[in-house]
Amino acid sequence: MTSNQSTDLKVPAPFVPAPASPYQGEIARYWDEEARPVNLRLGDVDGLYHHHYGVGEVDRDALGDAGDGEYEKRLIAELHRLESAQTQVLLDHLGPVGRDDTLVDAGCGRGGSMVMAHQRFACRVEGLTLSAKQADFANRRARELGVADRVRARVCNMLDMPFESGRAAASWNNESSMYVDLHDLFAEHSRVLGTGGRYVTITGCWNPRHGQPSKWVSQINAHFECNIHSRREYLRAMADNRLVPAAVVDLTEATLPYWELRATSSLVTGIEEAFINSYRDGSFQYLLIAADRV
Ligand SMILES: C[S@@+](CC[C@H](N)C(=O)[O-])C[C@H]1O[C@@H](n2cnc3c(N)ncnc32)[C@H](O)[C@@H]1O
Ligand SMILES: CC(C)=CCC/C(C)=C/COP(=O)(O)OP(=O)(O)O
Ligand SMILES: [Mg+2]
Repeated sequence: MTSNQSTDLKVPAPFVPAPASPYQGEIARYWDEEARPVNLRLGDVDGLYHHHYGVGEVDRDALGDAGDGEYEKRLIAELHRLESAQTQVLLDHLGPVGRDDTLVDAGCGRGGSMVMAHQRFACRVEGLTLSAKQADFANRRARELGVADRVRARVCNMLDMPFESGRAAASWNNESSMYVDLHDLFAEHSRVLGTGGRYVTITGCWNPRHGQPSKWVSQINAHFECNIHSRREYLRAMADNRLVPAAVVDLTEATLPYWELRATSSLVTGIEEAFINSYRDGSFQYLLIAADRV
């Protein structure tokens, strides 16, 4: 036996299921290859890595008026604080969660929200992502933090979750619902949530009052290879799947300061203008929807 063969036997490759569709394969590749400094540098601030945007007022005092290097460092910390504040708003809407409960983060990215949920509720958190790189990253962070027995990410399609019916006390999509058909998504959340379970999403959606997706929304879709739904589609698909909205919060005004600050940073990616213009012209909205599984 050659040394290569013996290594192969000792370290079996982790099981990665085949993508359920060619599109899901493309999304898995997209997130496997993603390494934008705006996400890594912000995550490095405290070890919580997010792939979502921020809410709340900018703390101008925290930014100060120091010279270039110091100002940029503070700006990055401030953007990260606003992104973590976004997660806290989502967690605020999960309702009471006990330490024996299991929460599901559908489309968990690098796992920042999962760790925050565990830190807040001491509960078990199960995350699902299409990207093996993201799942490895999230599990490594969980190990480093000593919470790997309670926080776990898996490579899995959120339209076919590896949980028995009624297993989850609550579940969420944090900026991950624009990659799937909403009827399929909410049918699956409805299945894994028991009656009385809570579902929360924070998402960008196009405003039906605009008529059709604006050019800015089309630009965001092309940039991320996603398919932004309308607000009406969310509410219809929930109603069709036993998810009754308990709160609909328009976070558009609250996210604009994040975008305006980000547009001045050295970490711009080129998509800032599309978000700012579409939020300002009303064609796009940043929405939180919390729903009861009835
Ligand atoms: C923009 S990131 C959001 C990550 C995370 N929710 C956060 O807030 O940091 C989108 C995530 O959705 C995941 N995703 C997209 N389609 C998915 C699917 N069908 N099943 C599981 N995850 C999916 C991607 O793998 C990626 O992790
Ligand atoms: C609100 C909408 C429409 C979201 C689309 C999904 C998405 C790509 C979110 C942010 O990811 P990211 O943090 O990796 O993006 P960026 O690199 O721009 O920070
Ligand atoms: Mg980001």
